Amino acid sequence: MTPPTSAPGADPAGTTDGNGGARTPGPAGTGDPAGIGGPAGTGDGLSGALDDALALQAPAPATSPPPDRDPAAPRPHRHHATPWPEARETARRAGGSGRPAPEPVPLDAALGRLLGGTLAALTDLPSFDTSAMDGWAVAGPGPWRIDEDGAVLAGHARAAALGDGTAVRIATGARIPSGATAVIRSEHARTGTGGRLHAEREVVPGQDIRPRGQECRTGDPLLPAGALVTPAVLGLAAAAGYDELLVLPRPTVEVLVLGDELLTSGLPHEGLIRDALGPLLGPWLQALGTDVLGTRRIGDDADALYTAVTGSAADLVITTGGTAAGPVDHVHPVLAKAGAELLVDGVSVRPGHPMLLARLAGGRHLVGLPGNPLAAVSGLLTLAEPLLRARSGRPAAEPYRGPVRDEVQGHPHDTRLVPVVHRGDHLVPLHYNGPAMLRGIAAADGMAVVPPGGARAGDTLDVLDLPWSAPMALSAVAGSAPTGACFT
Ligand SMILES: Nc1nc2c(c(=O)[nH]1)N[C@H]1C(S)=C(S)[C@@H](COP(=O)(O)OP(=O)(O)OC[C@H]3O[C@@H](n4cnc5c(N)ncnc54)[C@H](O)[C@@H]3O)O[C@H]1N2
Ligand code: MOO
Repeated sequence: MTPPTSAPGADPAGTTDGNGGARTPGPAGTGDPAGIGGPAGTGDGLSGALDDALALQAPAPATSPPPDRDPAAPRPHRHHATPWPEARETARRAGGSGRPAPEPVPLDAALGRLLGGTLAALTDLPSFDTSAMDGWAVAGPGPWRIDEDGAVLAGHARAAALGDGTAVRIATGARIPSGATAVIRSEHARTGTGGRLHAEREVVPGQDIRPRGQECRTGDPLLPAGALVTPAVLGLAAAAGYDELLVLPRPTVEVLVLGDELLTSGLPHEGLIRDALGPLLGPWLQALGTDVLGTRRIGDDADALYTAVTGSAADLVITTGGTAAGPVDHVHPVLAKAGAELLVDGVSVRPGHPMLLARLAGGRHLVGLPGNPLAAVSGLLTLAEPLLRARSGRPAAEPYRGPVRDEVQGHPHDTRLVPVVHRGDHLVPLHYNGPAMLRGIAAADGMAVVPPGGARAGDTLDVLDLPWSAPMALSAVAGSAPTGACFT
C-alpha cells in the first residue's frame, strides 16, 4: 500500500487503506468547509462568498497514519471486481429489461415524466386561419368600405364572408372571415370620410394572417417518445388538444438502511452515529425520477433483511451497509438465501468497491451500497443511476468533460470518483473525499471520473452530473452537450 503523495488534504480515497481518506484532513476550524483542492489563497481568480469559503486555507498536511494492518495477515474478503465502465453498462442493461408499459396521466400530473409515445398533434395548429394582429381584415385592394357591424373578436363564431372591397375590425386571435385577403394593423390604417379605410403602407396579400396548420397538421409528430415533459411541453400538449399524456411509469425504489449503530436524531454518542444515508438517498432517488416507496431502518438483522428484500414491491431495492465481509454484513448471505443472481459483485472503483447489483425474483433488482457514505454515493452513481435511468426510459447520460485544475492522485488499478466544483473553465477537486466523508460531495457540482493511474493538471476528465447541478458553462467550453434535467 503506497502512502498518498497528493496535495495537502487531497485524499486519494481507497488508494491506501480505506480508512476513510488515508490522509486525515487538518483539524476542523481551519475554515475550509469543503476543502477545495490545490493550494489555497494563491490569487487564482477564486472569488465570491462561496469561493472564499471553499478556498480558505487548505488543511495542513498530515503525516500518513501508520499501517494498521499486518501485511502478512490474511487478505480481507475480496470479490471479483467488475471494471467500472462495465459495471455501469451491466446496470444499464438490467434497467432496460422488462420496462413496464406507458400509462396515461392527466396533464397536470405529467410534469417531469417522460413521454411514453410520440406526441402527435390532435389538431391543426392554428386550427383555423387566425389574425396575428388587432386591426382590420380586408378583402381585395383598398380603400375599403368599413362594415361597422362585422367586427370579429377572438373566440367568437365564424364571421360572415367579407365581400371584395370591404373591411371589418378584427382582434388578434380571431378567425379570419372567408374572403379576407390580409390583415392591416390598426396603427397602419386610418379611417377617412364616408366610412372608408385607407392603408398607410403597402398591403401584401396574406399579411398578418396565421394560416391554419402553420405550426402543425393533425397527426404531425411534435415530440418523440422519451422526451421529458417540461412546462413548455405541457403547454404544447394542451395547445395540441391533449387532456392527458401517455407517460412512462416511474421506477419504484425502496431503501433499506442496515446497521445497529445508526441513530435517526441527536448527536453521536457511545459508538453510535447518525444515519447519513437515509436522509440522503430518498431525495436523491426522487431527483432521479423515481417513486420512493419508503426508507426503512433494518438494523443488523439478517432475518428482517431477508423478509424486507423478498417482500418488497419495489422495482429496485437499495440496501446500505453490510456489503463487506464483517460479522454482521448480511447482504451477501441474504441474497444467496433469496436465490438472487449477482450481476455485479464488487466494482473496480474507489470509493465504494464492495458495491453490488443483483437480480431478484420477479424481474426486480437490488443494489447494495457500501455503508461508508461517499462509497454509497459512488454506488448510487455507478449502479443505481444507470439502472434507474434505463428503467425510466431515459437515454444514457452523456458525461460532460473538463480540464482538471490540479493533479489528482489515482488508484493504481481502479477508477476513482472525486467530488469536484467548476471554477472558470476548470474542474477543481475537493478535499474531504474519503469514503466515510460527505463534506466534499455536499459542496460539489459533480463527481470527476479519474482513470487508474490518476490525472495530471490540465487533463480532461469525465464528470458525472449530480441531479441538482446544471452542467454549467463548462460543458460549452469542453464542447459537449449538457445532460437533461429532471423536474421531480
Ligand atoms: N475486511 C474488509 N473490510 C472492509 C472492506 C474489505 O474489503 N475487507 N472494505 C471496506 C470498504 S471499502 C467499505 S466501503 C466498507 C463497506 O462496508 P459495508 O458495506 O459492509 O458497510 P458497514 O460495515 O455496514 O459500514 C461501513 C461504515 O459505514 C458506516 N455506515 C453504515 N451505514 C451508514 C449510514 N447509513 N450512515 C452513516 N454511516 C454509515 C458504518 O458505521 C461503518 O463505519 O467495508 C470496509 N471494510
Ligand atoms: O473504502 Mo470503501 O472504498 O469506502 O468503498
